[in-house]
Amino acid sequence: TLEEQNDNPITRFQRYLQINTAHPTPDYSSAVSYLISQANSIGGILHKTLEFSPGKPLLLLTWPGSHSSLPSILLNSHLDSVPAESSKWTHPPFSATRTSDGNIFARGAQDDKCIAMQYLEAIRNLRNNNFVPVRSVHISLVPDEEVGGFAGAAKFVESEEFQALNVGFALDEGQASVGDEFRVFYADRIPWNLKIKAKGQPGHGSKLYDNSAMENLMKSVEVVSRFRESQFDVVKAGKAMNSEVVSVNPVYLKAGVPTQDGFAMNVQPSEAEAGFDLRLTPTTDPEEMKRRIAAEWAPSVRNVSFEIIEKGPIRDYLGRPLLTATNDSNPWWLVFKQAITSVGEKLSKPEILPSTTDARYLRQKGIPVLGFSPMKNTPILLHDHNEHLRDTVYMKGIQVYESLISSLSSFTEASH
Ligand SMILES: CSCC[C@H](NC=O)C(=O)O
Ligand SMILES: [Zn+2]
Ligand SMILES: [Zn+2]
Repeated sequence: TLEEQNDNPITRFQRYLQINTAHPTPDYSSAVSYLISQANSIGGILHKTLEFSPGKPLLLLTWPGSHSSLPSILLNSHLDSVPAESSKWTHPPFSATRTSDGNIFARGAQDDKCIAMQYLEAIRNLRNNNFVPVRSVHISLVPDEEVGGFAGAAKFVESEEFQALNVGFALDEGQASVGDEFRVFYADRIPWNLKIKAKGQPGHGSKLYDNSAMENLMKSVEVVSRFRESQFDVVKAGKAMNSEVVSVNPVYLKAGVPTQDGFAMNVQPSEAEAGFDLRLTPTTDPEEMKRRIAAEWAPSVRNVSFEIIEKGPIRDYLGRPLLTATNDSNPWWLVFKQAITSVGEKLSKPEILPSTTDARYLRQKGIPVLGFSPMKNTPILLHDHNEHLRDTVYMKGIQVYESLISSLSSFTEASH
């Protein structure tokens, strides 16, 4: 029918993708309204909008379970996206164009609007089959993940509303897999912003002398680069995955004495600065890392100083690294795995996520969380130009979540 042509899982996904929630001006209110309308069209879903920071809504959807006193299942997805450089895309990033081969192009197609809509479509299908969950199933749609989650998930996990959910297990986003197996993530790397600032002797651009700010900074950059290479060599030798080493990448350089049309070319400046994106593994000793930075990367004897901005928690409330067990000790892991294999799918070896998600705030509270986005045979395009997802992959993902949501919500062996 005409209605089915205009309103089906793919068009509903496309409509969500067409809402521009990219930074720096994400349209959160349209996204929240749309998701509430979707929840209403499913029926039996409660909704509540929380606002921990003005203009940054967090939508909480609840499918009540028959035994709602049992710990619940939380499905998380962020509302926001990173910016897109329109002119470099083959299809406009908020058009959600579907090509003849079935690829849907949009910022957020993989990261991570797919999972939000797949959660909802899976619940829609389960409800149509008269499935009733034992545990309550909550979906949190959070703002500002892409900028650190400080106005969203970080505040949410500290709230009374969150406490009241009594979450026993959660799913959050993962990454696409280029092969035939799904990937699953049991931890995130830990993001630090590192700024190295050098001071030094200013002087004439023609003069060779020691202890200029630029020389001091460049020595630091060389030391950091050597560390970077040592870590990358381990990866290149096949001894570790990218996410199992410490990464450090320069992201800005700031120096020079400004003039009207650029920089003075014959003045050696007295200050220079470099910024680095540093990612620790979940088990890196942060104190040792700080000692290394102080002693080797930015020693004060060379007139350099440094600043570390730690972006979020490193340990849980008991002081343990933020890891979710993927072995028999975690009954949720066994249920998760079984739900995947029961729909004929395979999982690759659990991994650490190379980047960082809001899952860390949940793990900080001691909640087991797996990062999972059911996209296989799919290029990894998060934050890239021409981000897209194939319609058939998206549809398969709905089926995978039906299996996951029904298994997880009816699992009652765990005492907690
Ligand atoms: C400072 S937390 C930043 C979180 C962000 N998340 C997705 O890309 C990331 O850079 O990994
Ligand atoms: Zn994401
Ligand atoms: Zn992202």
